[in-house]
Amino acid sequence: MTTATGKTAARATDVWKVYGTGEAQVIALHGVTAEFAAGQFTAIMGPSGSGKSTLMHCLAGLDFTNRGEIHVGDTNVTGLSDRGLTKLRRDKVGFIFQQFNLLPTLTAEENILLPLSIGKRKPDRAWFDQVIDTVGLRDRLHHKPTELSGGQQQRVACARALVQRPEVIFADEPTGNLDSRAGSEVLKFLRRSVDEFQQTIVMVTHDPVAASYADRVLFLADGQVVDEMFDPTADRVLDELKRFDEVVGSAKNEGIQ
Ligand SMILES: Nc1ncnc2c1ncn2[C@@H]1O[C@H](COP(=O)(O)OP(=O)(O)OP(=O)(O)O)[C@@H](O)[C@H]1O
Repeated sequence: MTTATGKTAARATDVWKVYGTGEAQVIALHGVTAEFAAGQFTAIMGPSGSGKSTLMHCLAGLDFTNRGEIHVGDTNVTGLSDRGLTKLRRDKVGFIFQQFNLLPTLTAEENILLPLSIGKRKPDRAWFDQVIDTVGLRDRLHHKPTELSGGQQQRVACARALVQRPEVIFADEPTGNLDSRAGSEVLKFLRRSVDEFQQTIVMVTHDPVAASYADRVLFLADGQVVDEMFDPTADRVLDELKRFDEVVGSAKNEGIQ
């Protein structure tokens, strides 16, 4: 995989994930193998129920796999104890969720510094300042989440993820709750953090425009990686998604006949 560093920030090797048993059993991931190069921005796309969130949760150590291996940097996530997983989530990965997930009683600054305080790590003030200026939050640092717009709250969540310099930032529909202007601000910030700070980002999205900010799009269908696209544009991503719909549609029709 081509990157400035040539390193892999995260990888899934033949990962299987099964939910439930018997008739209720769902195979959410069918032997997924995927690499996420360091310093690259990858979008994961695919139809609803194709396993995007499951893959991301397994990669981030938020969910267990049934088979296969996950690595984040040099760490084999699959072999970690609960304590090891907590440490991984605290020290090596950053999260951005659709619902922002900020603590309402804390100010923007306190929210941003929370992962560092939990890990008893001192903030690098110069880096903190750089992150704050990049997301444009300098005059909002002492506001509580309820005093901020959705876009500003999501920028706080982005800064919180970035300030700890994680190996990978996982973003689950980060623009899903934002209007297009606030969404594009967040996406531009994510793009800058890759271009200027060599951050690795893995983002699940349904939105072809959001995916066009990535370097690569990984397409999932029925729990499997079915395609990838480099240097995506929104139009090319949309065409690819339409093609999937046609393939899935005709497969279903054949099943009926
Ligand atoms: N906790 C769970 N228990 C049982 N089944 C689950 C659970 N989580 C996910 N699934 C099932 O696993 C499959 C993959 O779900 P997943 O949420 O990963 O898909 P997705 O591509 O992220 O979907 P969406 O785009 O709708 O968010 C789906 O069939 C889903 O119903």
